[in-house]
Amino acid sequence: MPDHFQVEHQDGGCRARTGRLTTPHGEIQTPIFMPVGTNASVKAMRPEDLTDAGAQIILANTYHLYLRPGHRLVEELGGLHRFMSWDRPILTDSGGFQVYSLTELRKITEEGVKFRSHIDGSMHLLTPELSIKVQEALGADIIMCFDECPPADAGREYVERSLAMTTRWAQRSKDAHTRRDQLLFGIVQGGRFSDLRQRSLQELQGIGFDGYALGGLSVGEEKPVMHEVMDACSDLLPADYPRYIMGIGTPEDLVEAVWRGYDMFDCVMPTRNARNGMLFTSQGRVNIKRKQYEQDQGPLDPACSCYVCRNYSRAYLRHLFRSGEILASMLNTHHNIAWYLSLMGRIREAIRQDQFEAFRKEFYHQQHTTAE
Ligand SMILES: Nc1nc2c(CCNCC3CCCC3)c3[nH]c(NCCc4ccccc4)nc3cc2c(=O)[nH]1
Repeated sequence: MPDHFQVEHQDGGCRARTGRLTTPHGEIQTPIFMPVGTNASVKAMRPEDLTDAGAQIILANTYHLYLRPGHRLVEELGGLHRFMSWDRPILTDSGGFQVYSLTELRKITEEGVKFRSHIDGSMHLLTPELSIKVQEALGADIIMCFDECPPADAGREYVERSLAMTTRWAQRSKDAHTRRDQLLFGIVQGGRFSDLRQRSLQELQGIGFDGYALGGLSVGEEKPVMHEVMDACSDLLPADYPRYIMGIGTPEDLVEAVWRGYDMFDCVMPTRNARNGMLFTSQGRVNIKRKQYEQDQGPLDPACSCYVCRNYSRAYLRHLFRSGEILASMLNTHHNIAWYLSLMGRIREAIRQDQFEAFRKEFYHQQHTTAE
């Protein structure tokens, strides 16, 4: 059992479990959802709103912060926690995925990824060594290996070659990691091929990491494919280490992943959807711009105890959104994050009561019998 992670309770009826992850900036209760703060900010939320909404850890991004304002500047100013006045844990992604998804001009070589900045067009080379150096300069509590996420439709041949390079990059990431107080997680690749996933996992365990993430998912593959990969890896991932699935997901995805034994999740969905007026509630999704809410004096979600549901009507939230008020993004984001985090709290409680199987059935039913 590693000293930074303890499984606290294993649900008696399924693979779901609760755990405690210890980092330099504090402890994290798992399963946990991690709000995404790409440019050192969870868009439209202040740190005190985040803690008020129950956030234990947030994500930031190597790619964005390396390009702007630069990791050396953040380091000189005291690191990311001081820079953004967030004193709880931070996890940084290694940047490879963002280069792939954000830049047109990019070239992947053994050395690393050459790309043109989406900000000012300058050329850069991101390598495993530089990625680790940036994450160490930012001072994150959990950092990620530099990996390659193959396209969802990549053939077996490509995925096999890509996975071998991701393993070599993982070794280089670990060799470049000097700050032992930070936790370093490996990222399992291998596409939709269970045997390649197993190979990736075995190779990463041979190198040895503080936690293991599933990469290469939620990139457009069919749901059954995603679930199949989750199932295949769930039995192979070391049970006493944290398991993180990157980019997951919808509330249903979270419940399904917890049921399969995963612990940590991140997704831009609650924050991005909020800014588009798509709000999550106990009765399913509410598209707040719809006319049907024009005179609705009720709270967004009667079952939610967040600041927004205690103080505002759906009619008001609809008005703010249609008027393009900045407050619309603030209130919608606050609710979606609070709702996601309260869902994770209810999940942890159900696991502790050995009731997660029942919770999963009831949750699916509630989300899909909306009177919408
Ligand atoms: N290193 C790495 N990162 C991945 C990520 C980024 C995770 N969020 C990082 C945060 C750090 C800050 C920015 C993000 C992924 N995100 C997704 N899907 C998101 C899908 C999605 C996109 C938009 C809306 C909803 C879902 N798949 C991912 C796969 C990988 C991967 O293999 N390797």
